[in-house]
Amino acid sequence: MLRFVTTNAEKAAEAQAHLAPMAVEQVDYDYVEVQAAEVAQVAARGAEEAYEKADGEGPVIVDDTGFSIRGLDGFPGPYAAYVDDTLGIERVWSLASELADRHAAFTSAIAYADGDRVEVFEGTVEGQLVAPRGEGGFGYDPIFEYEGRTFAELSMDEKNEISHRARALSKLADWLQSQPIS
Ligand SMILES: O=P(O)(O)OP(=O)(O)OP(=O)(O)OC[C@H]1O[C@@H](n2cnc3c(O)ncnc32)[C@H](O)[C@@H]1O
Repeated sequence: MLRFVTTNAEKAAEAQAHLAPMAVEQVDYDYVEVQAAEVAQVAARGAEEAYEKADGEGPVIVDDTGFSIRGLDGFPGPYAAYVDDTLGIERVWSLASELADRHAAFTSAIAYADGDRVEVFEGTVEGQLVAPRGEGGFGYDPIFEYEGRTFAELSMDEKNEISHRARALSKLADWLQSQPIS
């Protein structure tokens, strides 16, 4: 069983679907997100704090996700949550709609901590910004188009075949399998 420390139930649901039959339990705790240029650094520090908070109950993972718009020099990057909360994705789209280059990318950094070590696994997916479409997903999904459909137009299983988070989770799963059983 893996404890996923996140305030975001959708992230935990995606991880549960992707890692099944391994059980994933959401621990709803808001660790401090340090200011850093890379999501990997944010996730690594967050996992250390989350592990301590969980008080030795076993390994934890955290996921920090960034969203980078190439025509805006990578904005909002690791500040994606702040920009979503303040501007909102409709206004992010308004900014992006003025751009010639609408390339965008999600990057998830998943950090694992077990008290002895912290390991970070990253996944990225590239696409295009579009006007919001679709009812599924969360966050930036309605304005992120991949091969003709926005992430909000995909089922969770379809998103889990290609997403940044799924790519990071696959690396985590491979690494967990390679570990000696303690
Ligand atoms: O930090 P925790 O508690 O895990 O939850 P959060 O939702 O604040 O997580 P992040 O800081 O990693 O999220 C950054 C922003 O990116 C959004 N986001 C994260 N993963 C996403 C995904 O798969 N699709 C679309 N938007 C996503 C999310 O809604 C936030 O606005």
